[in-house]
Amino acid sequence: MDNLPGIVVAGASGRMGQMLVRTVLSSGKARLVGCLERPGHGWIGRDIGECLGGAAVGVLVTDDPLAALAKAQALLDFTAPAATVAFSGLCAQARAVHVIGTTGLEAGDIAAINRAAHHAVIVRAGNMSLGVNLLVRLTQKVAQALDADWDIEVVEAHHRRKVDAPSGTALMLGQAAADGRGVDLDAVRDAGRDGITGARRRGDIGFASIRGGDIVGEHEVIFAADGERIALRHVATDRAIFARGALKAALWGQGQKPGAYDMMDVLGL
Ligand SMILES: NC(=O)C1=CN([C@@H]2O[C@H](COP(=O)(O)OP(=O)(O)OC[C@H]3O[C@@H](n4cnc5c(N)ncnc54)[C@H](O)[C@@H]3O)[C@@H](O)[C@H]2O)C=CC1
Ligand SMILES: O=C(O)C1=N[C@H](C(=O)O)C[C@H](O)C1
Repeated sequence: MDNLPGIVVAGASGRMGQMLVRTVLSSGKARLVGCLERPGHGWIGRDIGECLGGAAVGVLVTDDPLAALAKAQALLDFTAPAATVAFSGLCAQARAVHVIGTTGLEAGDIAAINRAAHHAVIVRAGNMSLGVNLLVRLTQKVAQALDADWDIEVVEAHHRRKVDAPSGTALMLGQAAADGRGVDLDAVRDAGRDGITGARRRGDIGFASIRGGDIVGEHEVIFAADGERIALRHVATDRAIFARGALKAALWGQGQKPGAYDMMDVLGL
């Protein structure tokens, strides 16, 4: 047991954080050695097992990332952009694999993370599930086969507490469609239609976001032409799929060379 990789979970009280803690504890493939929360959080100093309503597991929640990472081989990080950028530098210092699920990252954040990847293995993906990563590949293939007579729209739905839009997954799907078509996504991206928008521009890739209730995550890529329509769809019903993917990435990252990787690398897709 002692030679299993030691894992720290950041944002341990969050929707994903709690799922990650449970996944690591029950995996038999890794040890939970640390849990991080933001300074001032009510769980700091408490045992994570008790915070989750069970027995103590001997891991106290802390707001000191460097101390937690000192005894870890990987950090699972589904938090917020500013925290994730800071953690990437600390993982580089600690030589820990940094698995990033956080979405809503801006270009500057990604540049900072990629700099940290010169010194650490960083696996980053807007969606860590096998199903979505397969859908990304299918989207690229379908987009490659069809010309711009086929309008591409990406529709996503999430719970009412999600703070970023379009979702990280929707952007992965849009990027795959743009790659398949051989175009620059930034030049054809059309998100947030409202009011007199004018007719749809040929070749645009559209995005639409639904927010409500406790929806875990639903994504559809629609290819719409005159007289016919293709729809590729993924529905997540359990956050465990993301947590399993994140743990797989942390284990895969052990022994890899420093660099920026994604779930396609981990899953071999
Ligand atoms: N890539 C993927 O497969 C998935 C990505 N996500 C993304 O993960 C992120 C988190 O999602 P949720 O768990 O739903 O959000 P959440 O709001 O429930 O959890 C975020 C947690 O991070 C903590 N946090 C913020 N700053 C921190 C800091 N400096 N140090 C330590 N902890 C800090 C918060 O206190 C909170 O507990 C979002 O960006 C979401 O889009 C969510 C599900 C799957
Ligand atoms: O915030 C979420 O919940 C999710 N976020 C990711 C995204 O932005 O695509 C992945 C998943 O859909 C759940």
